Amino acid sequence: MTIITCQDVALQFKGEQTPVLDCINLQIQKGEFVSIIGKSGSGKTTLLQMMGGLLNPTKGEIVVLGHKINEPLDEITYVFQKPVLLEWRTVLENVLMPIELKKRPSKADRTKAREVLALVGLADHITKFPHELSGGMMSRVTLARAFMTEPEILLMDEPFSALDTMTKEQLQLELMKLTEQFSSTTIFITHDITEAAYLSDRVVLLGEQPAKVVKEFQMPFSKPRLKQLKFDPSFIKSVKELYDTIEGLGGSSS
Ligand SMILES: Nc1ncnc2c1ncn2[C@@H]1O[C@H](COP(=O)(O)OP(=O)(O)OP(=O)(O)O)[C@@H](O)[C@H]1O
Repeated sequence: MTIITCQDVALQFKGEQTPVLDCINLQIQKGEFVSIIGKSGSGKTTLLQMMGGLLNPTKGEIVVLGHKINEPLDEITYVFQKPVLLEWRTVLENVLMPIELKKRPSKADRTKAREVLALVGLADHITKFPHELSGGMMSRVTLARAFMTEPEILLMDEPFSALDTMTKEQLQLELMKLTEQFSSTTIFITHDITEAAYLSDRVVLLGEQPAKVVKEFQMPFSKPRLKQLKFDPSFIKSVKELYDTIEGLGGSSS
């Protein structure tokens, strides 16, 4: 079942001579994990913002869950590069925020928050405040908060780019576990080609400005995926194919 459709989508910012994105056609299926890669400035964030209803296309249309999108929907949750946490609230209270925006959290909501925090390895840290957390722990809180509302669609803009390799690998595993558990459809922006190949069912490559979808790569590895997959020759071959295609465009993805 198609959840997001981009139909001949273009975006030109006011006052600019050329569009950032032009003629983007893309269909995303329910439960799919899709990464978007492309050179810096190719328009990845712009595309994500349009899918989230934060920006309107100047041409074409984006249909999300059967409706032409022109404003944010409750079914969509954003995760940004920088963890945005409220300093005066504990880990548990930060995770309860999306519920509190709608209603007074029930006992069941608190239990669920504890469960989601346990899934990201923070069971012993729920009473800490953000200033008592490492960068990786803050990212874990952000992940837990994103899944509190069991998002139908998760839009993630380079959520792990500031983390060290070990922490990033752990969070990738946790994210895969959470997206499977909650059957979320995920669109993930990254500059890390290996990360894109590892997490995704499909990797979408944007080209030069005005950017189009240059190529789509299916990642034919069964899930759940183990860390060891990254050393598998067939996985390494897929990553190399991605690198070679980006090189062929005349630049790296970052
Ligand atoms: N509000 C805006 N007004 C004018 N131009 C903008 C605006 N926002 C973004 N741009 C331009 O649009 C282009 C695409 O930006 P965008 O942030 O979508 O790229 P990106 O691929 O996500 O980049 P990066 O990988 O560096 O994060 C860039 O050239 C940027 O300067």
